[in-house]
Amino acid sequence: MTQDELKKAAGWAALEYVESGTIVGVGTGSTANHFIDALASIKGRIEGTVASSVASADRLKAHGIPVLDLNSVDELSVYVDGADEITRHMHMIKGGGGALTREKIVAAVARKFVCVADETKLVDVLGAFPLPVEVIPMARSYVARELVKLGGEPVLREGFTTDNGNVILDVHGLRIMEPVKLEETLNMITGVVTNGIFACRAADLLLMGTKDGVKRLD
Ligand SMILES: O=C(CO)[C@H](O)[C@H](O)COP(=O)(O)O
Repeated sequence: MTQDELKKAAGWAALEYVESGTIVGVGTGSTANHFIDALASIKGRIEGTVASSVASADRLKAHGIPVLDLNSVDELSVYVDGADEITRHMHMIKGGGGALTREKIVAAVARKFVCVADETKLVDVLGAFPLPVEVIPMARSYVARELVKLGGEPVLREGFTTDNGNVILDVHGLRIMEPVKLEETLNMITGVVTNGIFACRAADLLLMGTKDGVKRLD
């Protein structure tokens, strides 16, 4: 099976966690796109969705699935999204697609976070994947210097602007032994909007596409 087939299997498996008559939080990326395609097959059973990016909102709308403003929603039954890396503790690095801030916001409102990923995303220690940090543009150089002090090697994601109008610094060279602590530390740097460590609000379960079928870890 190809990596995309494993992503597709995980994305479709998440349908099991969609409760009828509720509003569903939807992530961003190629695995989340498979979930969106799966959601289209039961769109009459849900009240609507909240999207974590313009790209996902566009895909949902193209399927005729209602997309709601998060401010008009009290609670999401579930949030389904991919990850760039995930550990057995359900800590993740996200933001490879640059949607980390909205992903973190939508995830915060959801009762359950279902991560969908292929088996290559499961790691023992986070950090081989460069950690995305969303930064207010005028703070870019200052934040980069602070990240160097913490042992990282920040690289500006060239030619990319987030849906919020900000830039991304991808931080190489980190070996993240204490994800909760580093997530909090990075968010304290003035000018950082948020960072791609999802540990304070980890996933509740992982649906992992493997060559032997979709495995559930929680
Ligand atoms: O965090 C994300 C986007 O900001 C994605 O979930 C992450 O990059 C994984 O993407 P894919 O499913 O395409 O491998």
